[in-house]
Amino acid sequence: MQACQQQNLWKLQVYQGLSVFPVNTTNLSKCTSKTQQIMELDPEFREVELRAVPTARADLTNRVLPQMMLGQGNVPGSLSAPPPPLGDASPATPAMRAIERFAVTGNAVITGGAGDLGYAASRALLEHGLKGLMIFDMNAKDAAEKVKLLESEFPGAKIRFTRVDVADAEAVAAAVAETAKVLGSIDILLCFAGMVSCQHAVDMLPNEWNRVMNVNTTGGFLCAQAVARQMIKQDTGGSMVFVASISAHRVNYPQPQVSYNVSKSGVMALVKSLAAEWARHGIRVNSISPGYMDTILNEGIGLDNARNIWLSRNPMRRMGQPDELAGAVVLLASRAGSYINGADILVDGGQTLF
Ligand SMILES: NC(=O)c1ccc[n+]([C@@H]2O[C@H](COP(=O)([O-])OP(=O)(O)OC[C@H]3O[C@@H](n4cnc5c(N)ncnc54)[C@H](O)[C@@H]3O)[C@@H](O)[C@H]2O)c1
Ligand SMILES: OC[C@@H](O)C(O)[C@H](O)CO
Repeated sequence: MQACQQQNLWKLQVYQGLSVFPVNTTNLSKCTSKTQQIMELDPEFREVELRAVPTARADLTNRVLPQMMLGQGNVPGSLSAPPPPLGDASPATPAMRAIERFAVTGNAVITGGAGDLGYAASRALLEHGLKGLMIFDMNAKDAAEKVKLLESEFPGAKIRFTRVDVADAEAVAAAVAETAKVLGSIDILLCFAGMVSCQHAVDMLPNEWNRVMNVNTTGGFLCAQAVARQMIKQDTGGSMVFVASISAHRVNYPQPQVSYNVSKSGVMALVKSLAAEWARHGIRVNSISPGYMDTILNEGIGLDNARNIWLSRNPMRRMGQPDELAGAVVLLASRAGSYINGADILVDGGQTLF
């Protein structure tokens, strides 16, 4: 770390053969934390950016802002993996083009794949050609059952499960590395793992608030970061789909659920930020916002009153079925979505119209 030996120096650094952006090395104490930050990164990761970590308010004015890099629009397939858009010179018949447009290629990680919506999305990707699937979930029992069902329906695909808490950064990194080894590559990430919390805001305890944020928002980020590093290493690009919610768009009624609403709004902001940063790697990042779906999250007689209120405000007067998210998932994971980046698709039967 040459930079640590000089004061107030901006220069391009090379760390173990990796290209590193210019860094402000204002003083030695800051260099220590920078060094640690670098050492913790995956040594195979190709680009690392050193950030000045201000230790005092006055240091804020010594920063140089890191700058985002955008894609190269002239590169075929830029912003569009996987796979690249159908060119003019492809396939023979209209029927083949229709199939190719929505074909899903490669392998996927689906977090929360043991759950109702994650399972329906897993099936949809496999129906459209997915070769390998790794489910990340905490619920080993349900996951084992779902893997068995999927294996019997899709005997040609490699389908596996890893028990992992998406809020645990180390576990996520290890699970992603293992997945890349087992499946050979990771081309698609669906982040469905999530939890609800219906609570009056005045009663919310800090640890309950933190758990919802950690699972729904931070967990999604940790999975996306680990998978993006893998996709960048592969140099294949990829598609990431997060599950946000109607709760990211407006406040639900009648149930109070402030932590959930904030966590899902965070997911939408996360998606836009990652879509902007990672397009240059051919990674598209989008979200789907389901309305009230017929899953375990909305079951039970204690929810009868709420369900009636939800239905009274829904133009279609019904809940969504888990498979009704499939179209949006396949669209975003296939070449049909090759120019969709940083978007959110509402799938709510019109719930948010009123
Ligand atoms: N059901 C709805 O009406 C609805 C509406 C909008 C958004 N969503 C969102 O869709 C996603 C899936 O919901 P669902 O209805 O299928 O619920 P679900 O409970 O059936 O599925 C959630 C899955 O996530 C897993 N999970 C929870 N915490 C985890 C963790 N820390 N690490 C790994 N896995 C974890 C659970 O074990 C479960 O299998 C959630 O993010 C939810 O917030 C659901
Ligand atoms: O149980 C309530 C939740 O399902 C939530 O309101 C729903 O996920 C809509 O975002």
